[in-house]
Amino acid sequence: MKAKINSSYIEGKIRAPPSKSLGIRLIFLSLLTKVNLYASQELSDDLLVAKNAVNTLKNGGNYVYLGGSATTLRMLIPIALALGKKIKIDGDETLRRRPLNAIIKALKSAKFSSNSLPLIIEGKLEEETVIEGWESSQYISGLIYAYHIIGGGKIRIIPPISSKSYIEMTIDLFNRIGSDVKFEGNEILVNPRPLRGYEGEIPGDYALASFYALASLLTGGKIEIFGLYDPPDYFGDHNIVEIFSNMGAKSYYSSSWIVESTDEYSPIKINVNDVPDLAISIATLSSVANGCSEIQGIERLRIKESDRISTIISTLGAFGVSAKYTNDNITIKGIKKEKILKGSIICPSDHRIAMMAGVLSLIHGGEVDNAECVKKSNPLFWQDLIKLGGKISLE
Ligand SMILES: O=C(O)C1=C[C@@H](OP(=O)(O)O)[C@@H](O)[C@H](O)C1
Ligand SMILES: C=C(OP(=O)(O)O)C(=O)O
Repeated sequence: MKAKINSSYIEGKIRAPPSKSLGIRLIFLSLLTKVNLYASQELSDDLLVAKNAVNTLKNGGNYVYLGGSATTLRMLIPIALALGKKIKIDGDETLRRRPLNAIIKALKSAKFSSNSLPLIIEGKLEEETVIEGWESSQYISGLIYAYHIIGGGKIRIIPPISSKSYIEMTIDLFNRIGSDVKFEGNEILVNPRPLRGYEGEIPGDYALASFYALASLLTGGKIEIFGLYDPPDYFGDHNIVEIFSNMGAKSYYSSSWIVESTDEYSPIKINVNDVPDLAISIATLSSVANGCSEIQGIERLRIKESDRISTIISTLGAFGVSAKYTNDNITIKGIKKEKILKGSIICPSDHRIAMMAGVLSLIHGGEVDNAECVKKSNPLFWQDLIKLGGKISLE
């Protein structure tokens, strides 16, 4: 599918897409306590594969297909071992490229038939796991679940720790429903307690909602995004509200996220190691900032759905914005909105890159081929933009 986009003005009120990260966590939580999720909209591909994976575990199946969801894959590995399952796992070609080295090295009593998908896992989980923290936090979230399944355990993380906010998200979820998980220094202690259940909607996703915010910021508009969770106190995706405000936008949270464009945005210098999914959103606003922005801590963006160091730079380039990579940083030279070009990209099977090109195209037009790849996290992305005033045709 190709999205053909004309210059638009984005304004209105919209529900945030359900959180990819919280949704997957809540689905896995149903292995441990009663979970009843209400779906206000069509589920994304990643939530669907997580649901299928959990159903397979519950029904005693021995094969799961995970599409492109690395969060589901990397959480599932320790969880399946904790449940004593031997299971074959596969995924699409983006997931087959995602590394699994740190977990293979860490799980000494498990057998992996290969070091990437497709693979068969079997074995058991020891009471303490020592794992390198650089490659992905998703293993550590999975281990926290796994230790709830086997009655407790300890995780020792060898620093540096990447994507720390997502470890905090997992711990916060368990502690809110009654468990006792402590994160001290580089160690996590899981001391399971009886868990309360969860009933309700999947809360909204700040990182995905940020593309609606960007759509209004880039087109002189104003928007209200509802359905988000109240910002917790760790540094996480919800801090995008403050980051956009620091860049000069009107942006604040008060039961919903209120965003209003201003005449000029300031450049930013920020390290995204704790919140890697925000890199693309920050890069997008940096393209029209009044000066050079520097996004640091980005080396691991190479091992996402696409090599995001190169896809961020090439997508900005397609709209006339120059950016370069040096030594764990991307530097983006902002230009005036009037100078943004009509751009065109073929999306490299990366939902966030499609969304980035989609909102940049709202300025002076553009085209996104392979536009359906937004389904990974937000199947309503294009329809929502149209509802908000986007002049978009899907062919
Ligand atoms: O735990 C999670 O929900 C996630 C963790 C992050 O991955 P890494 O820990 O691999 O950086 C993030 O990029 C991903 O989109 C979601
Ligand atoms: C990296 C991402 O997802 P995952 O690792 O879950 O595939 C993402 O959504 O940007």
